[in-house]
Amino acid sequence: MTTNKRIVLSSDHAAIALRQAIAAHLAAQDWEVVDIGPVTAESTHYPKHGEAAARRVASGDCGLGIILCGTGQGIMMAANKVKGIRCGVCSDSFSARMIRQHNDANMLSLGARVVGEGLALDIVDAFLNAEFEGGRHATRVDMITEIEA
Ligand SMILES: O=C(CO)[C@H](O)[C@H](O)COP(=O)(O)O
Repeated sequence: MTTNKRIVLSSDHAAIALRQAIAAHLAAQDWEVVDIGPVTAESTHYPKHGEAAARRVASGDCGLGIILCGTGQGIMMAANKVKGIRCGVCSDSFSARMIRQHNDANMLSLGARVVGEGLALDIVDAFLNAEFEGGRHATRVDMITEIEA
């Protein structure tokens, strides 16, 4: 479990409402939410929002991050270009738990045009309440990190 309870949120225009619902959900728990926007539904470009959130996590400013776009796919691709980021798109709670337990994911991506709010909040909770198991999984995560070197 991360000891850094600051979590960064970002999205593109397709996911403003869901991102804000997630922010409220996390604020009601013991997370310090760093919501870096955008705040309006004006059309924007997901790569810059994915990168901005990923840099907050990669720098250690935030322990974890949640990013969203229409499908969750494009913003995930952008975030994963930042060194040190392991981000997965999840549309189910099992996968959200497993990307923490097995892959030590430090970011979660969601598709606001894919999942409804209730499922999205359940996915978020599954992600945040899971812990990396280490062991054989650490060997494999280290192999991912070596690809970056
Ligand atoms: O899901 C996305 C990227 O993976 C974007 O949210 C989506 O492509 C935006 O589309 P549009 O500009 O038509 O709203």
